[in-house]
Order: sequence, then C-alpha cells, then structure tokens
Amino acid sequence: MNTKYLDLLAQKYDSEEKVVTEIINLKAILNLPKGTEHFVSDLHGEYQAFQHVLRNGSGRVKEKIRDLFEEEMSGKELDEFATLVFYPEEKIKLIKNGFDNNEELEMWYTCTIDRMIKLISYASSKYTRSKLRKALPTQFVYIIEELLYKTDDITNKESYYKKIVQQIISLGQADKLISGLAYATQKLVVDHLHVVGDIYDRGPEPDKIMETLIHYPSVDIQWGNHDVLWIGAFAGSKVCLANILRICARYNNLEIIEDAYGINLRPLLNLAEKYYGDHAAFRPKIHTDDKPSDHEQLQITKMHQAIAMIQFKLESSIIKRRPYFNMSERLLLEKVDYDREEITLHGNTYPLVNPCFSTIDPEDPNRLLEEEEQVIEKLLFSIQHSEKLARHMKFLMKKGSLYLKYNGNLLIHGCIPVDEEGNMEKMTIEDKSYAGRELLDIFEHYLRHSFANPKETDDLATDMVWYLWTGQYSSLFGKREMTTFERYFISDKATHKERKNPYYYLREDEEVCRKILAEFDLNPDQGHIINGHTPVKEIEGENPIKAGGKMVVIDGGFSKAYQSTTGIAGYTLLYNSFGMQLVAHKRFNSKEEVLRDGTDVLSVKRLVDKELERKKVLETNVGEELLQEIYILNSLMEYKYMK
Ligand SMILES: O=P(O)(O)OC[C@H]1O[C@](O)(COP(=O)(O)O)[C@@H](O)[C@@H]1O
Ligand SMILES: [Mn+2]
Repeated sequence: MNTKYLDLLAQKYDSEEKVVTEIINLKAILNLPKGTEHFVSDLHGEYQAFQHVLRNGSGRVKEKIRDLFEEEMSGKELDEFATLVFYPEEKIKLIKNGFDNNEELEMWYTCTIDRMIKLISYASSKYTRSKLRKALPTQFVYIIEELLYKTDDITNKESYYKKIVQQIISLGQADKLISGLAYATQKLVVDHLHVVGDIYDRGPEPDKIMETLIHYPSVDIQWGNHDVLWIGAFAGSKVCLANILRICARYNNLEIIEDAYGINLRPLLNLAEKYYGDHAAFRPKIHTDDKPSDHEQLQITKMHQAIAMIQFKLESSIIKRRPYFNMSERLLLEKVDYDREEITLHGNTYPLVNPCFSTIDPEDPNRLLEEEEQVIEKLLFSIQHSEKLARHMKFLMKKGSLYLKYNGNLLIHGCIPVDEEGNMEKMTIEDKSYAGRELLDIFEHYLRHSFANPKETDDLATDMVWYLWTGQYSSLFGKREMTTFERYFISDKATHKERKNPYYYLREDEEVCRKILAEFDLNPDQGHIINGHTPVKEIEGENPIKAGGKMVVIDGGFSKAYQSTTGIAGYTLLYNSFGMQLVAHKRFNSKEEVLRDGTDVLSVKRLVDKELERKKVLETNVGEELLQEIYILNSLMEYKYMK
C-alpha cells in the first residue's frame, strides 16, 4: 500500500491504541445484525403522505411499541403513544390541553419519558452506542445516556433517576426531551432509505420531499422517468422543460414552478393570452380543496395549451435529427390535415377534437414562432438560474443513478427492455449497439454528460435525456409510444393506448428475472428486482410480489391521482436482518386526521423472503466497505506500529 497514504492516515490515527480501537470497533459492527433498509417509490410530490411513511417507518415504530407495551397498554393507548412518536410537538399540545391540573401533567410526563427511554433503548439494541449517540438530540445526550443505562435492579439508583426526570420537568424541558426522543426513535428504526424513483410531478410538493431527502442521514435514489425530465430541463433540454411545465399546468401545480422554484411564468402567460382560449381537454385537474378561481383556471388552461404546442414542435426536431431514436411515427404535427381538422394514424383517420393550432403554419408545422422561441429561451434561463432547483438537481445527481445494486438486489424504477422471448433488446446509438446493463450504463453516461454541460441544448446527450423520458427502449419508460397528443385531441380511446415492453408481463416469469439479475452480476438465487413505476392494481387482485418472489413492484400509488385505480395508497418494502416485508398503505388523508383519531393507515404485511439465519452487517454492501477499512487499518498497524 502507498506509504504516503498511510502516513496521511497516521495523522488521524496517531497512536497504536487508536488504530486497535477502531479495528475492534469495526469488527464488532460486522457482527451486528444488518440495518433495516426502507424502500419507497413513486412519491409524485405527495410530501405529507411520504412524511407519514418516514415517521412511522412503514409500521416499524408501531411494531416496536406493541412488542414493548402490549401487556400494559390498551389498543387505544398504543395508538396514542404511536401518534406521539410520529408527530411529537403536535400531539403533546393536544394531550396537554386535556389535563386539568399540573399534577396530572407531571404524572404523564414521568410515565411518557420512561416509556420513550424504553422504546429508544429497544429500537437501538442492534446498533453501537456511538450510532445511538449520533441519533440523539445533542442538548440531551448526556441526560438520555444516564437514563438509558439505568437497569431496574440497581434500586439504589432509582431516586437519582427520578430526580433527573423531575428536574427536566421543573425546568420546562420535558416537551423538548420527548420530541427529541421521538425523532431519534424515527431515525433508529430505519437505517437506510432507497427511493426507487419518481419524486416529481402530479402531486403538489416535490420540492419539500427533496429537502427532506437532502437532510436524511442515509439515502440513495434510483431516478424515475419524471425525475430525469426535471434533470433534463435543468441540464438544458427545452423539450424536457416544456414537458415539466405542461404536467404542472395539467395537474394544477404551477405553484411548484413559480413559488417553490421562483420561475417567472409571465412570458408564457402573455403568449398564451394572445393565442389560446378555453379548452376542455386542457383544463387543470383539480384534486385539492383550494380550487383556483375561474379566472385562474382559464389562465392555466391557456398556458397549458401554449406549452403543449411548444412541446410537440420541439419533439419533432429531435425526432428528425436522431433517426436511431426510431420515433418518426411520432411526427404527429405533420400528419394533421389542418383544413379538414383530421389526423391519419396507422392508416386510420380521426377527427381532431377542439384543435388549438393557431401558432401552427400548416406548411411548416414543426416550426416555432419567434415568440414561442423567445418564451422557451426565457424559461430555460430562469430554470437554470433557480438556486433552489440547482441544489435539488445536484442532489439528485449525487445520490441518484439509473439502477443500483445493493445488498444483492437490483433496484430500478422502470424496466430492462427485452423482446418477447425475454432477450435484452438492442439499441444502436451512433453505430454502436447496446443492450441490458450496457444500455443502461450508456444512458446514464449521457445523462451525466448533459448535466455537466448545461449550455448545450441540442446535442446528443441532451436529446438522450428526453429519450429516457419517452423512448421505446428507455429503461425508465419502456413503452412503444407516449400518446399525449392523442389524449388531448382524439376522442377514440383506442389511440390512447401505450403499448408496453414485454418486460412488463415477462417479469412474472422467474427465469426472466433470474436472467436479468445475472446480467447485472447478481446472484439469481439470492437477489430480487425491486421495481417502481407501474401502479399495482390491488383492487383487481394484482400481486406486487411476482416471479416466485424474485420481483417486487412497490408502486401502489402515493399519487392521489392514481389511487382510484390501485385501491391503496402505496407499497413500501422493509428489508431487515430477518428478511423482507412488504407493507401496503391505506389512503393517507392528513396529519390532522392521524392526530385526531390516533389511527395508523397501515395494513397487511406479506413476507417476501425469510432469512434462514439472521443477516449480519458483514454480508452487506456496508460490510464490504468496513472490511476494506479494516484491511487498510491493518496495513497502517504493520507499517507504523509493529515494526
Ligand atoms: O398523468 P398523465 O398526464 O395522464 O400522463 C400519463 C403519462 O404518464 C406516464 O404514465 C408516465 O408516467 P408514470 O411514470 O407516472 O407512469 C406515461 O406513460 C403517460 O403517457
Ligand atoms: Mn414512473
């Protein structure tokens, strides 16, 4: 090993004892049970529901409370206590309002602090003391450690502990201590979070989800098709930008653009006012209680049309300059008969419902008007200069990837494009052909290149980000076509169908899943594919666990817009030292409801896999890293201290 490196390391470990202590510490960690991994996907801007799932650790918090207190507490009390751990500040306020005098309150404090200490002690039992310390609220570390390491049999210490608790109460610190303990418990029940794509679009608060993730101690992200659309917009793709604006308009979420990210939509509104009127197909979908005024709705409807038409025009130029995207069928503006208001697709002619083509020159339908060009330029400038968006996108790049191999499993948002026989589909890019893992790697390479070169707006890398959103062989989309145009302008529903890659039915087949795992150098006997992206229709009896347990699809639809199709409000997956558990979540309405009714919205758990022996850190990705560290420390020991 390079001695310079070891000399440098010796500055940190400047005594034999320090090296020895660290080696012993790391070896001890290797033998602890593996930490709990928490998988979520398709959050689609639903910040409140996501918060709830994080706070309850997909049921882990409640489970621990039940284990500890089932004997001494009623069902209602267990619920109340769980709610206190999820939303401590709010719940404490509610509980305090219910007391008539100070004595009752003090009794409640004493009992609650005691229970919280027991809970945190139990929740941290598989971790080192140092990890627990890091999770604790800093101002109370000393006090909590004193309370934690009390054992009941040392009765003569009892009065000492009582004194501590009384002091905390009389100094007015009890609320803060209880809240701190609650948050620490939340941190301890889950060790690592995986977000299997689609943080953005459809729901109202993706920016808040990003903030939460940025502050989350241990997280990775597998990009979803909607996430790469945002990355693409920030990286200079005008067509990705048009798409995110169109989707925000469609779902009545333009606040995300204007208020959360500070982008001025005035130029778009001016253009929209000039060329467009009301249009049923472009009215925003309203899911919230705070309905925009009629005037606002009309403005959104107009902007929605303006940006959709810009999108369709921009798409055509990419399709033309990238023949190997194989998308010439999607040159729709050229297929329209503007006099007759008809379009011919696959040999069938359909009337166009309410066309709004006033910015289109039938002789050159793909050409942007100068005004349209200026609008999209201005919007691109603002998007690329939004400080907050820059922070969020950089984080997505830092923690994200197209796929992830983690503890033997393959995490991927969409699919691995395959043919009907289950062979990896090939895509030729600039005369070179790619399939399977290589295809995903080259996609990721282009995406990173585009992000690193935001001034380039029409190069291959930037176009490729759009391909990831909508291309036939994109691992994030995986459908033959996206029929956005048809849904706006053609009433015949048959034209709205998006043909899926065979992956989406072949993934039921264990052999296909094994082949995919092998393609990624994973052990097919032990690994699983964890997928998001396609809502599992529990309502119709669809099972999220497929291919004999090799495939788990966890998109149950956090997205409110999809809950009527799925019948639930999302799946999450937990993978701890005992195995994997799938958790189905019932619809989450509001934090207020949970606080009021004390009920949790979780339901059934299904066992995906049960480890025969409890899995240790040694057998995980983290374990591999620790082994390397131990190896280096041993080298240091030999080089510096054992001569
Ligand atoms: O929500 P909308 O506007 O109906 O959009 C539907 C589009 O979203 C997609 O389903 C992709 O989004 P998801 O990844 O959320 O499924 C496309 O296949 C489809 O064209
Ligand atoms: Mn998706």
